[in-house]
Amino acid sequence: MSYFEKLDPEMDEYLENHGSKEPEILAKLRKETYQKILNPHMLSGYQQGRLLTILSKIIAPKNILEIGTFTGYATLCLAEGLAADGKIITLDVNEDIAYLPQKYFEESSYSSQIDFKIGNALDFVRKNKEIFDLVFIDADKENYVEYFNLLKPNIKSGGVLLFDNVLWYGKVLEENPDLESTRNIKELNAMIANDTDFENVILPLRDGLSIVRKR
Ligand SMILES: C[S@@+](CC[C@H](N)C(=O)[O-])C[C@H]1O[C@@H](n2cnc3c(N)ncnc32)[C@H](O)[C@@H]1O
Repeated sequence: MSYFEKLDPEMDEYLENHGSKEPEILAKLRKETYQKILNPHMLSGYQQGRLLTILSKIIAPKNILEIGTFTGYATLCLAEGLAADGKIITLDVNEDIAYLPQKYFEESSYSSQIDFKIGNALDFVRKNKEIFDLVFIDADKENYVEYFNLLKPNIKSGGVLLFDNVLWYGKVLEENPDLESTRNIKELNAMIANDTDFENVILPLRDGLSIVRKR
């Protein structure tokens, strides 16, 4: 859900009408997600999706990693920017809904470039030796710090990490948070801001998107 969708639906509509059109396949996928899947708002949606596409097109990555496929909306947005010989690995632990992204990946023009793996992303990242030029992390918030620490050496210089939900619905302002997820996101945000190997900015888009570039 976009920030303005709740705050000012009219402005939200204006934003959607004055940005590039969402490809038809994504509109279809968004609709089917809202019809059939629990917690459909987890999907990136129009604004964040178009931002992911533009960033991906600027970077023109050869190797993308996405942690948290859900129904594949962001995967297809990121895939739009892939280099001709590029690929995207996308991981999700939930096999019950895997049929849906699978169907849309096959229908898309990126089917041969998408490697959809079912399983725990932490296990994958712990064993991974590949170098990525773009990583989108949008899954278990309790493990964001571990994802960052594990992936740091596997990001190309000039490569970009994107962390979603880094404002955690405002909970990052709590001084002594009860939730482990809040504590982890707060630790991550502080770590990134103080890490001289990276530069970053947090966009207040939806629930906060941290754009983190390796120097
Ligand atoms: C917010 S949704 C992802 C939304 C998607 N990136 C998009 O923009 O449309 C989070 C997903 O992360 C998955 N997930 C949570 N913990 C995970 C883990 N440890 N490994 C892999 N996937 C995980 C959940 O099953 C869920 O589908």
